[in-house]
Order: sequence, then structure tokens, then C-alpha cells
Amino acid sequence: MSLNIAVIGPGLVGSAFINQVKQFQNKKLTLSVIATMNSKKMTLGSSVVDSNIDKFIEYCNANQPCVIVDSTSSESVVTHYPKILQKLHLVTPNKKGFSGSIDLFNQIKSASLENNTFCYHEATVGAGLPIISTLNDLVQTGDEITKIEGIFSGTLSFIFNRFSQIGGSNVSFSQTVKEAKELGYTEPDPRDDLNGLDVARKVVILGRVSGLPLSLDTLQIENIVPKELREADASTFMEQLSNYDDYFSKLNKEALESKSVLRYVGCVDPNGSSVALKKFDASHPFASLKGSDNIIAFYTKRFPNPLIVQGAGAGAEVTAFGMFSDVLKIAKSMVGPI
Ligand SMILES: NC(=O)C1=CN([C@@H]2O[C@H](COP(=O)(O)OP(=O)(O)OC[C@H]3O[C@@H](n4cnc5c(N)ncnc54)[C@H](OP(=O)(O)O)[C@@H]3O)[C@@H](O)[C@H]2O)C=CC1
Ligand SMILES: N[C@@H](CC=O)C(=O)O
Ligand code: NA
Repeated sequence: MSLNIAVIGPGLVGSAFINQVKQFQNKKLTLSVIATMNSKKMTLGSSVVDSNIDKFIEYCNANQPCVIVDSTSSESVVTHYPKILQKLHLVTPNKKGFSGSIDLFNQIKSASLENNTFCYHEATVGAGLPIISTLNDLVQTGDEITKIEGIFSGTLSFIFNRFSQIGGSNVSFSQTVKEAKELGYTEPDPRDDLNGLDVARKVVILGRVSGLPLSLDTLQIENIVPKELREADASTFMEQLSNYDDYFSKLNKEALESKSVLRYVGCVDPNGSSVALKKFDASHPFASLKGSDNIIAFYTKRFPNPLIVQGAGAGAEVTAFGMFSDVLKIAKSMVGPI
């Protein structure tokens, strides 16, 4: 059996995904990347033309079975999901469609259910870590979620694991942000991580998957981008962030004096969800996290001692893995075990 794949946004993550797919070999299943599209050009088979998402979808509809992989962070591409899901499957690491308007979220769910097309978005939370699939399994088997708490940002995990550690660190805050960007952990503009919005989107997604009608408008979100740099262009922001190193060093010093470290955490809680920079005692599991690891604790009726998932939560390869494993789930539903 052959499954076609069409990639919107062959950027950092999208290219890693395409490379992983190209290496796939299996006797029962062939995967072919038949089309790609960025904001300017699209390749449909062997022809290269100006980008037009309606034509891209038409081409995919004519080349079934097909999965569209949206690897952009575009607000406009996600508005096409209900249309895509009329005839095609969808896999995406793009958080916008599931954390923006609740109407769009519901339309996406309905389009998938009514047309029997799959819509998988594992990589929207914790990159390739099995977070969405675990949550869906818990909910669909009848467990009750009481709280989900964790470090959901690979970028903020990396930054605070490096910058705020017991025993001290000799790296500045701005330097850790630069490193996180160079390592491919950040959003295209790192302020989308530092302002808490990326974590907030993940909290909203987990809330909605667990049945809570969370929204970005009502969630409490702590923005740690210095006020003066919030409107600056992206390169000015990166250049001037070092002017605020002393501010972050002072916050860190205060935490270390009370034998605590700083960690940026998200919490899904029916009694009040939040996204904030908090102090954690050196003995807390969040305090000993390494690299860009995420740690997510699911507290449920069945798991009063939380079910914990931990591991690399950002980076092109692990994100592409999450997308690829979603594509393989779709393929296996068609071809059986592989
Ligand atoms: N980096 C990570 O660790 C993780 C990333 N993600 C998510 O993965 C997604 C991709 O991230 P990343 O690869 O780093 O981003 P990049 O900026 O590297 O790539 C984005 C791609 O999308 C294309 N694009 C943007 N807008 C449009 C549009 N309207 N139509 C068609 N193509 C468009 C860009 O093309 P052009 O060059 O023409 O603009 C580019 O090819 C994001 O949603 C991100 O949140 C999720 C989990 C982890
Ligand atoms: N910028 C995000 C990427 C994954 O969603 C992060 O740092 O976690
Ligand atoms: Na995930």
C-alpha cells in the first residue's frame, strides 16, 4: 500500500520530517512526499508554481490516500483544516488551530469525526513525547483528570535549567536565550516562548483535550519579556536582551538564597489553570531537569500519584518523530500491522 504525504512548511521541523520519511523502508507500506509548499512557492509533483492553498488541497484530493502535514506556525493555514479534513488526513505540530478560537477547534473535531479522517497533533505538546496520545487514552478509557502540571517549553526548560541551578551558573540569561535559538528549540521569534504564549497554547490544548473549555483570553499568563522589548523587531530584541541580564540575575539570586530554583510551569486545573515563573525547592523533580527536557505530570482518579512523562520536548528531530509516528498511526489504520 502507498500513502501520499504533502508538507506545508518545509522549514526546520518540516525538513527534518521529510528526511525521516525518506529513510523509511517497509515491505507493506510505501510513503511518498508528493507535494510541498512554503509561503511563496509550491511543488506539486514535478511542477513548481506560486503558492495557493486551495490548489494544494485540490492536488492532494486528486492523489488519495493522502495526509497533509502542516509544519508551519501559520494562523491562516489552520483556518483550512476543516476543509482539508473533508477528504484528507492531517498531522501537525502547529498549535494555532487547537489553541485559538474554540469555534475553530470544534469545527476541526467535527470535520474529522463526520468525514472519518484523522487529525493528529501529538507534536503540539512536548514535541515527540507521548502527551496527547496519553491524555486521549486516559480520557477515552474513562479516567478523570484532576490536574496536569509540567514544564512544557523546551526553550524555557533549557534556559532555566542552565541559568538557575543550585551551586550557581556562569552563564547570563541573554546568552541562554541565544543558545536556545541556535539549537532550534525556540519559536521563530523567541519572544513567543518568553512571553508564555507557547506554554499557554499547550495548556489550552491539554485543557480542551481533557474536556475543559480553556481559552488564551482567560488564562493567567506571566510574560517575562522585558516591557521595553515587547514591540521591538526580532533582531533588536536579541541585541538588547543583555541589558536586562542584571534583572534576571537578581531574581535568580533571590531563589537560590532560599535553596530554590526558577522554573517556568504550566498547570491545567479545573479550579484555575495558569502559566507562570515559579520557585521550586532543590528536592523537587522540576529542579533536577536537564537540557531542553519537558516533564509532564498527569494527576487522575486512577493515578493520584502522577503518571509522569519526561524527555526532550523541543528540537527538529524529536518533533519530526512525533509527526512521523502520527503519520504511521494513520497508515497502520489502513494497512494493518507493519
Ligand atoms: N522547533 C521545535 O522544537 C518545535 C516546533 N513546533 C512547531 O513546529 C512548527 C514549525 O516550526 P519550525 O520548523 O521551527 O518553523 P520554521 O520557521 O523553520 O518553518 C516554518 C515553515 O512554514 C512556512 N510557512 C510559513 N507561513 C506559511 C504559509 N502561510 N503558507 C505556507 N508555508 C508557510 C515557512 O515558509 P517561508 O520560509 O516561505 O516563510 C517555513 O517553510 C511550528 O508550528 C512550531 O510551533 C512544535 C514542537 C517543537
Ligand atoms: N518553542 C517550543 C517548541 C515546541 O513546541 C518549545 O520551546 O517548547
Ligand atoms: Na507530544
